[in-house]
Amino acid sequence: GGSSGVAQSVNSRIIGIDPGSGLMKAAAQAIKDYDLAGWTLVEGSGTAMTAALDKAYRSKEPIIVTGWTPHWMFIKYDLKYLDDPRGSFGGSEEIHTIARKGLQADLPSAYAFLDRFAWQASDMEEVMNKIADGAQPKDAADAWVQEHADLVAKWTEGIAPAPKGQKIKLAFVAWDSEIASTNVVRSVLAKLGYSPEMLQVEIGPMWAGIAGGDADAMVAAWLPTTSKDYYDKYKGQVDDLGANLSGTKLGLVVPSYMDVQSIEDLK
Ligand SMILES: C[SH](C)CC(=O)O
Repeated sequence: GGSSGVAQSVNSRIIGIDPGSGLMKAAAQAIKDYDLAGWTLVEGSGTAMTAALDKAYRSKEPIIVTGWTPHWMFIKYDLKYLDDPRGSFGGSEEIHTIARKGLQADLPSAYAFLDRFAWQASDMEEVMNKIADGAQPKDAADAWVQEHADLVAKWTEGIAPAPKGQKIKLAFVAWDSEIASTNVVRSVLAKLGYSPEMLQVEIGPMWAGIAGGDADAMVAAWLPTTSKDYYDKYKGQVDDLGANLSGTKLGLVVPSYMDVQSIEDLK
């Protein structure tokens, strides 16, 4: 049937991202839930996934990737999520801000801002699109902060400036969404007078780094489901400051030119 055609057209491969991510765990679960025998979930990174997508899209080749919202790829390409009737990818979630224990006492101004930091998916997409259009992440974030002075003022009004040159370490995983959000947080912390450092790590070391106090904060906790394993492991050792964004989505994503609608069709 048509589904075997789809499987053959992509060599029964799904192009994934970094292996520890919750998205990859959900994709592996989908392969089980939909009995996708003989399918391979290709491990890599967010960057490798978008490079493979770009290559296939330019030549209108079939491809299936693990995808998420917010993401610039939905602006750049005409894509669609495959329906997930068995719910392997869960529902819409939030991205939480997680700080190390003691941050409020040590860096009260940074903590106060981090506790207030919250924005819309459309805001994050604006930054992601600037980066996708070639801007350096730091410059894209600085420009967005300049363009959204009113929102930034809400995040920072009444907060005392940082002690001169006070360092603060932000951990993040190089997902396009978190490259955008972490750079915006860095930009605002710099406006408050901090000397922010960004530590790019894999998801495990990101959580361990906050729990161990090696990093001060991160804005990359997709909850309640996607980062559940890490949250459950470290929740007693970190400070969950709540959601900074809501309305996410995870799933399998294909170019609209592919004649497939549901994960059910892949068998
Ligand atoms: C790449 S984002 C969906 C977060 C994650 O998968 O853990």
